[in-house]
Amino acid sequence: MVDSHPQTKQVQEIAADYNHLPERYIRKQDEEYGSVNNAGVSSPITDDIPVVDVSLLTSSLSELDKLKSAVSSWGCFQAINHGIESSFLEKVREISKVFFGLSMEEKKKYMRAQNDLEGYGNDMVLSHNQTLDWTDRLYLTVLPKHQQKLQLWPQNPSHFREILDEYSCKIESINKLVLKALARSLDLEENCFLNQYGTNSTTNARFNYYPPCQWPEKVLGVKPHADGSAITVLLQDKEVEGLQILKDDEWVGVPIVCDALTINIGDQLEIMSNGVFKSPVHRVLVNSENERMTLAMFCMPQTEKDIGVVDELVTCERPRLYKNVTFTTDFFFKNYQQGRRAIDACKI
Ligand SMILES: O=C(O)CCC(=O)C(=O)O
Ligand SMILES: [Fe+2]
Repeated sequence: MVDSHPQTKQVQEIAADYNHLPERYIRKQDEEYGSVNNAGVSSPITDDIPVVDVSLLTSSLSELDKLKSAVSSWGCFQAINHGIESSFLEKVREISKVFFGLSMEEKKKYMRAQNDLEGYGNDMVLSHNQTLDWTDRLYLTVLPKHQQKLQLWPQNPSHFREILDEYSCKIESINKLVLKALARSLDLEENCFLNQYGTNSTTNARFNYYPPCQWPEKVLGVKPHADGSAITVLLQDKEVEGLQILKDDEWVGVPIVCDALTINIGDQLEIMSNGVFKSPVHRVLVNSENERMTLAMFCMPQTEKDIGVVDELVTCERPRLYKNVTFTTDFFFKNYQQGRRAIDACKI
């Protein structure tokens, strides 16, 4: 991965002191998806995204069915009763808020290296004409523990590491529970997806910070993309909306559901499920008044080994749609920064 055009300023700095919007952040029409009528700064927030009670997935067939239909049509659902206390979610939001609220000098101690994704910083620049996302991030590998780069983990607030470690364990349990339920929902052996994770599965945390922008219609918090994970567990901002999902060629806003985690399928599970589960294209809008903070946890198989379609899901009516592939972060981001979907490169 080559970051030959590093950005010297963080979006937070640009947002705090600007008279004009730097060209690099202005959206380009050819990078848009969906119908053009719907390309604006807001979209209807839908109540249709299914709300799934995770605590019922082992006992209720109708809840399991709801999960299956949610991820087969929307590629996402709002998970409630997931086992993480509301007070703990609050602590997770708090460490993010404190970190992004630190002085720039303090935050830059955790700056990512020019050619590395991990650490604090803004969009990785891979080409001259790449449109930049209106967001600063703190991106950290949280699992497996021996791959943590602790020098990039903030020491302020002092309990940042402890909270993030605890949150990662809880997310890991939700990941296992959901992947088992998804397998059962297709009448498959419950470990068939998890087995592909291998012994060294990875979870990455991405703290997203979207400063307000005076020209919200001209920029995107995150360009349209699908995630490279197996599943992504998103802790949304408590008050500020912005996430949209592309459904039937229209952008629809994802609502904030109190204490829910928004879970979406990523490309790797779309591949493993032979396209039965959908990895949805999504994007983030920003607004002129409020900052927005979210935390995405990307749960995925180890990257040293191929993943592929579960054999039982290949039938005469549904031939194998994807090649086996080693889905590395490099592979994913190269496609992303060129406005392409990584999964398209995996199609047979
Ligand atoms: O901040 C959000 O609402 C979504 C972020 C996202 O899609 C991502 O980090 O991949
Ligand atoms: Fe995403």
